[in-house]
Amino acid sequence: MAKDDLASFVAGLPKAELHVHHVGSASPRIVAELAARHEGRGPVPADPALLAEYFTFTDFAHFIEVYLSVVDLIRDAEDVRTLTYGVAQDLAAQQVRYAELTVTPYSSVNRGIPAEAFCEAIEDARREAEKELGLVLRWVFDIPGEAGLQSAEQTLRIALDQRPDGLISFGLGGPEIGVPRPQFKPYFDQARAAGLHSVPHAGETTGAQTVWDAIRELGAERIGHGIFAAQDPQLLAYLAEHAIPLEVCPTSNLRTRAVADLAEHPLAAIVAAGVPVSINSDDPPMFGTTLNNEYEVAARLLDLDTAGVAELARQGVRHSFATDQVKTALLSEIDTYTATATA
Ligand SMILES: O=c1[nH]cnc2c1ncn2[C@@H]1O[C@H](CO)[C@@H](O)[C@H]1O
Repeated sequence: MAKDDLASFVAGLPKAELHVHHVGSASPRIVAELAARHEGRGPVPADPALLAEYFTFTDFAHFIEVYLSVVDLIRDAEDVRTLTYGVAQDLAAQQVRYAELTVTPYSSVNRGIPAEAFCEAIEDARREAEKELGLVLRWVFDIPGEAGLQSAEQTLRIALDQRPDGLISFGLGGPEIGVPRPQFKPYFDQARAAGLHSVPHAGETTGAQTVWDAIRELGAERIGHGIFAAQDPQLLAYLAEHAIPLEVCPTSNLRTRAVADLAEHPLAAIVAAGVPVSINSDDPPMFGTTLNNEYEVAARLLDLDTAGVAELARQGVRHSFATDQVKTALLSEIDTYTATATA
């Protein structure tokens, strides 16, 4: 399919996004606004051109360091609300109707924003996004793995004590190297017992073992990234048999150097093994991408026509934790759009 035709088809296609980070989605406009608000707060440049250069990473550890420097710009509840509603606007502009946004409350509470004020701010933006933008936002609260077990404890506390209406899942982000998944089992057990879905990152920068651990120790219902499952045919077969979706973010893996080149990305092998996938943007402005671009990248990697691209969008809906009502409505919208766009 011609590049322009693909781009315009994707741009209008209703979508669900399941793996996208709150701070990681701060656009250059929002970062500039926060950097200006908190003049002199760290190394993040306010100038968009300089910011593009600043968002160039030598490896995954460097990416986390840059990520945390943007977290430092979020100093109060108003910053949280500005960020969250700005992210909602960027999602809605790409015809995203439903998104599960990964939020790391520990990192902001640990910088002095009270948990209650943090949750009120994201909930305020969530309600306004649904009313004004027709976007259904839900929260994943994730543990920043690099901050260890005390951050797991605090993330669980905030999740259970505050329990914002939009909260549906519990995750684990940050580096995998030196941060084994099994240690977080007690926290995932409690989160799941409280009715939260388990969606840890694994197999993003380390091998198949972290994916096995996420499944067996953390009860993962979906895996963040999980691309190194491709190294273990038995694991691929297990994921396919038990229908455990991988939340794949192709450009993220390239920009963090998890893969050296998109041509080497294991997405096609994962799909060929029958493993369910969703296509996601992860930290779009930091990786110089958008969700729409990720659909175009996936279409090229999987050699898809419009019907195939529409099916990617349907998979994102099916693998979400949205209500049946939201799923039915969104699947019907995708069908209607696809029928008219390809007529
Ligand atoms: O691609 C990613 N992999 C792992 N963590 C990520 C990624 N993108 C953003 N984060 C965020 O980095 C934070 C570090 O404190 C984690 O909490 C996670 O939300």
